[in-house]
Amino acid sequence: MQPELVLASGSPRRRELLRSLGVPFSVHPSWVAEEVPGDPSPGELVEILAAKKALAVAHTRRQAVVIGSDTVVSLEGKILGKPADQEDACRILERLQGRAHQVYSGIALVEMDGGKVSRRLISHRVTEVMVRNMTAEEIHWYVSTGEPLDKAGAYGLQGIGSIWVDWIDGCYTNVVGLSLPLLYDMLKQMDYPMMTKPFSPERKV
Ligand SMILES: Cc1cn([C@H]2C[C@H](O)[C@@H](COP(=O)(O)OP(=O)(O)OP(=O)(O)O)O2)c(=O)[nH]c1=O
Repeated sequence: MQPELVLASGSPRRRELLRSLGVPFSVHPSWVAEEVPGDPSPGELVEILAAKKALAVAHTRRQAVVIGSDTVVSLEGKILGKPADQEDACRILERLQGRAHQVYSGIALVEMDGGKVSRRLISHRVTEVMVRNMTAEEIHWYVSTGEPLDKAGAYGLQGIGSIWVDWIDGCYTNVVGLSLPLLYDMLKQMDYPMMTKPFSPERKV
């Protein structure tokens, strides 16, 4: 029997993305501090945080494969996470508009066997995103919808934010927080082939 698949995330976007694959899984948010010492690159940062989240939940399991993930935006070398408040969201959008930025999402898989970490896989993908020019009125209205407040880069490509995304270069689901092609490859590498699982898109988690 294959071990339980656990999503170590409180993100409703990640839950929806994983649910769309139809594999059974449970959800256990990790609540780790999203802080990393030193000056990591965006790729290093999302991998470290994804691993931290996955490991925190993995240690509560005896037999499982745990998925951790983290997303940040990088604009001209500067890392932007989730906005602190509405003003911060406006500031971030003012900086993003009219230019391209990169979205980094890391994935960590931690396999637990008999209460011990038996395998670990960590990787990330980068997607380039072009945000169109926004007027001050548009930025304020968009922030007032609340959508930007819990999202890296203060926008949601899958939501109202799509109005201002001109183009993307790379994986769409990577921008929304969990690259499904990458996850698929990593699960395969961990001998967790999804095609042997019953397909159950209606399954409640
Ligand atoms: C750029 C972008 C980010 N996001 C979201 C994905 C993530 O939920 C969030 C980045 O924050 P994260 O810290 O990666 O994740 P989280 O705090 O929401 O959830 P958890 O740590 O429990 O897994 O931004 C979108 O939903 N759409 C987008 O277009």
